[in-house]
Amino acid sequence: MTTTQAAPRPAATATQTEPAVRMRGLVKRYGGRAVVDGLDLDVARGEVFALLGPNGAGKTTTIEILEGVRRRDDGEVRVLGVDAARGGRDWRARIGVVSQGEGTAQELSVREMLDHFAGYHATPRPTTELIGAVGLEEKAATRVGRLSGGQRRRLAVALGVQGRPELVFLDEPTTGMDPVARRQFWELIRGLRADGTTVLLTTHYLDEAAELADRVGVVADGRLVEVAPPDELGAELRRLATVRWAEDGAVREVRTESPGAVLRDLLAGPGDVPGLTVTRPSLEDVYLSLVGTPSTRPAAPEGDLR
Ligand SMILES: Nc1ncnc2c1ncn2[C@@H]1O[C@H](COP(=O)(O)OP(=O)(O)OP(=O)(O)O)[C@@H](O)[C@H]1O
Repeated sequence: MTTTQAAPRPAATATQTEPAVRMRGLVKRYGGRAVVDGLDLDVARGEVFALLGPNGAGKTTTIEILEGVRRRDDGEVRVLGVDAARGGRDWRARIGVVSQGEGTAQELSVREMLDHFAGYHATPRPTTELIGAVGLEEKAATRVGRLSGGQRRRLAVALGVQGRPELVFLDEPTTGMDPVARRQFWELIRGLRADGTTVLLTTHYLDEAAELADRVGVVADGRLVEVAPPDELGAELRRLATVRWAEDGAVREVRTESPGAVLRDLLAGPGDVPGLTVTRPSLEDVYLSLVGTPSTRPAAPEGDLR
């Protein structure tokens, strides 16, 4: 008779209980100028975290330091419990990277490329599954050198998650992707999240951050100006609603914390209130305000009462 006994669970080690990413006082300087200027951040295991920020804010530099491919000048950085500047082969095998750069090996087909790199991983995702997950079925036999920019990004994403990493860094993963490919990518990220993979990505698409991220961090001039779940970002700014309506041929506007009361007063009058709208700052308005660019765009209408 055979008896099956559940293997004892290994006791949680320090590295399992630590956040996936931990930065304290991270600094990187070029020519004496700090392009990463004292970042403090924890990314929890299993979290999807998005770094947002204008060009040159320091996002790529930060990610490259976390990946262990760029040296920091100051501060502490632990990734999966290991100092990112000292991570060895085993550590690297636990991390997936999708960088902004393009791959080489232009003469291989998509399938050959994925099959080739599968050999570097202990338990790679099957090539056919990966090709499907990034929507490259019709290009499986096409040489990498002949792919469009967006198709190359899809392949880069497939390569980045091929080794079933515990943590994946994606630097602007959907830049150049068409809207269908972006949504396919979002599904892929949701699948990774469901499997417990930690994801740290950078993006310039606010809708992408809102769709995918548990929390977003806004970086400007090498500093984190706010970290919050996407719908709580800029809570102070979002408290105020703008009520607008037309009166005597002009647009009237009131900014208020209690738009309901303003509406009640307006609607209590004798006639219609033409052009009545209530708006709150969109995520884009909040972002622009956080990174120091005044928003010139009107907020998206919320509860258009016309
Ligand atoms: N090797 C380098 N030498 C000198 N300066 C550099 C180097 N790499 C990056 N920088 C500078 O560091 C700053 C931050 O660059 P980084 O690439 O991290 O920004 P980013 O937030 O990723 O921008 P983007 O959104 O455009 O990708 C920029 O001003 C950039 O010019």
